[in-house]
Order: sequence, then C-alpha cells, then structure tokens
Amino acid sequence: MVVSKAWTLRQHFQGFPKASDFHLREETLPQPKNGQVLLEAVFLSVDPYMRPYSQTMMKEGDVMIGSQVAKVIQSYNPSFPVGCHVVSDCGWRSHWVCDGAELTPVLPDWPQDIPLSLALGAIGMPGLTALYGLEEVCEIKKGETLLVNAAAGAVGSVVGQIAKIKGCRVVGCAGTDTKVSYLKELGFDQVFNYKTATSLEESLREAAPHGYDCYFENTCMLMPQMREYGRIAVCGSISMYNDTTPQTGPYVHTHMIFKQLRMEGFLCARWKHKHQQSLRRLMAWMTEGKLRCNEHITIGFNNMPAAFMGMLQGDNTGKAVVKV
Ligand SMILES: NC(=O)C1=CN([C@@H]2O[C@H](COP(=O)(O)OP(=O)(O)OC[C@H]3O[C@@H](n4cnc5c(N)ncnc54)[C@H](OP(=O)(O)O)[C@@H]3O)[C@@H](O)[C@H]2O)C=CC1
Ligand SMILES: C/C=C/C(C)=O
Repeated sequence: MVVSKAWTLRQHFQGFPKASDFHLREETLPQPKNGQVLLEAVFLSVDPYMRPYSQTMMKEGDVMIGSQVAKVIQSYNPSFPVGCHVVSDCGWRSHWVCDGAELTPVLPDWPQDIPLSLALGAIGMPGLTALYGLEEVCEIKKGETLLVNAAAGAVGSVVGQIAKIKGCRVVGCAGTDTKVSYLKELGFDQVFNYKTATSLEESLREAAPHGYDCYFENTCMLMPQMREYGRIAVCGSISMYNDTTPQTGPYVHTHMIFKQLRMEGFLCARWKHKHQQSLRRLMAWMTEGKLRCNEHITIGFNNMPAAFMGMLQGDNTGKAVVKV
C-alpha cells in the first residue's frame, strides 16, 4: 500500500489565494489491479488556469486540478512499463493509481539533455497554446508584425520565439527589466517594460510604427495600433483572475469595425488531435536550438500552494514548476 499526499481546496478563493485556502491530506491508495499503474509525481505544473477553473470546475474539498510528469513505479498495463514517464492530469497528488486511459506518454526518444519538466512547458500545454494561437487563430505569415504581452511567461516566451522562426517581427511587453533582458536574449526584436513606460501608446508606436498584424494575449490596449485586417488571439486574462469586482471596458467596437479586425478566444484543447505532431515540431525546434525555455522551479511537493501563489504574483520569468 502506498500513502499519497494530496493538496485539496479547503475553501474557494476569494480574491488572491491564501495558504489557508489549501489543505494537505494523506490517502492510502489501493493496490493497482490488472490494466492499472501506480504513478509517482516527478514535476508538477503550476498554471494560471488553476485559479479560474477552481471556481467553475471544483467544489470545496476536491484535490486541486493540474498536470504532472509522473514516473510509472508499478505496472499491470503493458502500454506503460515500470520506469516510463507520462503526463497525467491527476491533480496535485504525489502518487496515483489509474488505468492508462487518461495518460499521455512523454514523447518517445525524449533527448537526455532536455529536462523532462519541459513536458509541462515549451514541449507541453503552454508550448501547444503558443503554436495554435499563432498558426490556427492568428494565421500568422512571414513578414508580419506581432505583439505579445505577458511575453516572458510560459506561453508568451514561446509565442515570440515561434514567430521569429516564422520570419516575423516580434514586439514583446513585460513587467520587469529582468524579463525585458530575457526576451532580448531570446531574440525578440523590440521589448519594453509596460510598467515603467511613460506612455504605453508611444512605446507601442515606437516599437512598430506601421502597426501590428497580430496580437497575442489579453487586454485591449493595442486596438488603436492594429493594422487593417489584424488578428487578435485572446489566450488568457490573467490580470483579472483574482478580481473581486468585474472590470468594465474599454469598448473596442470602433476599432474592430473600421479596421476590420478579427478577435478570437481559444483553448489549446481545441486542437487535441494535432498534439502529438505539434509536440514533435516543438521538440525539433528545441533540439535545433531555436526554442528556449526558462523555468522557475520550486522544490518540494509541500510547497505547491506557495509556488501557485508566487506564480499568480506575476514575478516569475518562464514556466513555473514544482520538483518533488
Ligand atoms: N487559452 C488557453 O488554452 C491557455 C491560456 N493560457 C493563458 O495564457 C496566459 C499566460 O499563461 P502562462 O504563460 O502560462 O502564465 P505565466 O504565469 O507563465 O506568466 C504570466 C505573466 O502574466 C503577467 N501578468 C499580468 N498581470 C498579471 C497578474 N495580475 N497576475 C499574474 N501575472 C500577471 C506577468 O508578466 P508581466 O510581469 O510581464 O506582466 C506574468 O509573468 C494566462 O492568462 C493563461 O490563463 C495559458 C495556457 C493555455
Ligand atoms: C487551458 C488553459 C486555459 C487558460 C485560460 O489558462
């Protein structure tokens, strides 16, 4: 018998999450049966979606939702032999018994020198989100100009690098000078700190005097700088996730109409059927040195809530993960 640790939602978050909203419990797992495997968490993902989804998909007492890279430590399922690594959506748990139905093996032939944690980052859901937002929603083309905000985050940093691979001009905005330096290292053409810029409008105009063809992310600050027939991929709205009163405006109709813009919200899972081939593309770019990913690693399963709250502060550069 294995005793698993699990972090549960003690009470729904009101505004910014606090340590007392979480509860660490132990549970004795059943012995795996025929067709089942026993998983041990190696890396757990810490993602913004956990905040809004906790509100809509969870009830108090549930184990926190989330993905992890886990190692199979007992197996009665030939598709998942002992020692293999999988991505599992079993939540904030140290161990779990399941059949293979909901498990995704990490890419076969995962290179030795690429950390497995990236299966939760650039070679995982955030990387796929970046790829689909650019290719499927923005339909970005060589030579176009892109703006991405939250650019030093797990998604934004991959967005900018893929757009560079595609021959685009990339403008990123981020909230600290450290993030700005990181994005310059990644090869972004223009980067500015939106928190210290004297005028956002001026910074945007200076960075791309002819305007933007594509805009990846959230907020509507860019509307006046969009070019005719511009495309806006609405990926997330992290700045609102902890709000206790709904935000209003700005009203975008005039820009949408007269510039004939297209704005589309999307969820990465829409293109689930493409995930395997897309992960292989991301891995190829990484092994060729065209795609890099900084990670913000917190050590220790017991620090999951702290890592989650830290991520929601917005100060991390790159993908937040917890190493067990
Ligand atoms: N549609 C989809 O399928 C998916 C959507 N998403 C969404 O994409 C967005 C980015 O995700 P991801 O890159 O993983 O996130 P990260 O946690 O890696 O980065 C988030 C960044 O957002 C910026 N930010 C702005 N306002 C806030 C705030 N109030 N609190 C915290 N951070 C803030 C910060 O950068 P800065 O200081 O530069 O402002 C921060 O670094 C999120 O909104 C997420 O929900 C993510 C995955 C899939
Ligand atoms: C799958 C992730 C969704 C958001 C909104 O983060």
